[in-house]
Amino acid sequence: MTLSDPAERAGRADAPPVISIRNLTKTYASGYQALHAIDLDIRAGEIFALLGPNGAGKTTLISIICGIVNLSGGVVLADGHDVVTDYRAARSQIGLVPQELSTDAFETVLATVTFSRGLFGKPADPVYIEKTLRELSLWDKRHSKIITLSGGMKRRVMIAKALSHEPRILFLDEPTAGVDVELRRDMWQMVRGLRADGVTIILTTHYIEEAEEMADRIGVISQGRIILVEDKAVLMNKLGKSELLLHLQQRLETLPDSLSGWQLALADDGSELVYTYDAQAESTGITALLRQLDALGIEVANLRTRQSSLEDIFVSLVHAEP
Ligand SMILES: Nc1ncnc2c1ncn2[C@@H]1O[C@H](COP(=O)(O)OP(=O)(O)OP(=O)(O)O)[C@@H](O)[C@H]1O
Repeated sequence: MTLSDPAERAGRADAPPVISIRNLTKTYASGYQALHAIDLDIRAGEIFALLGPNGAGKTTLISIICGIVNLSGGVVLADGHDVVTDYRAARSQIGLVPQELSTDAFETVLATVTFSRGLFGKPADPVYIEKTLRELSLWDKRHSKIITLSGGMKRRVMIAKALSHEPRILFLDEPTAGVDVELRRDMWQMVRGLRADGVTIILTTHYIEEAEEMADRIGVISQGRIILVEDKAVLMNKLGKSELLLHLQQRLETLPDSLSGWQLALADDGSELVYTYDAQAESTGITALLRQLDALGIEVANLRTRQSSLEDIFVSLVHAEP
């Protein structure tokens, strides 16, 4: 593989954007402005997680890119095609797995997925459809009517439909809402497999764990504005705090004044000292702190460290919004 190979560059900063959004605004007929001047590039081959509280504008944004909702201002290109003026070409590159399961309950799995492909004007390709159904563990169910499938299987059918026309970009709107842990893990596995095939994946999720597990990059949307876009690893390094939790032999009523220079807080009714430090720093100060506590006669029964999760980071970001 050479460096100029698109697969090699997949998801990297120098990969060309597969979706490019400039100054996008949306005001609904009600007068409500759901999106404010959104600028966002999605890189080819990445898994991008869009996080945001209820009503932040995630579905509106996805629906505009997929051509389901009209934009009010700005430009959106999907694989270089303008989603308004070149709708068909743009849409042919996009697969959408919506939040709601909507499909013909009395059709068979195979017929539904084959029909979906036809809707995009693509010639029949039974080999591709079989491969897709096999990858989604649906091949054995291909002759089953959708109504007879479990919720998890129905969700897989929605994904197979979205992939039926071989899109380069797949949107998953809350892909694992309401599914059990096992299926969630299966779906994560499957999404990773799709990325390995070169599909760019954009998912919205309420499960921070899902973004933490899956995403290459994370975008946070709040009140119709993108407030942050960052590589997941960078985000967790930059904003993630490390804490040292010191369980004390004896409760402390208050912190001694001589400790005021440390980032310390008392917790658990005074029986725990929490020291927040920068894990990236050359010196965390832990040794010096322990020495000082010892000198003050404050005995530590045991200690453990804790790394703040993406969830902590997300909550603090969204709460910091006016
Ligand atoms: N057709 C509509 N007319 C008027 N307002 C709308 C319409 N659709 C959505 N909105 C409003 O736009 C805002 C963004 O909604 P959207 O569904 O995009 O949010 P979301 O981030 O996807 O939320 P959730 O996580 O709950 O799905 C909300 O305040 C919503 O009430």
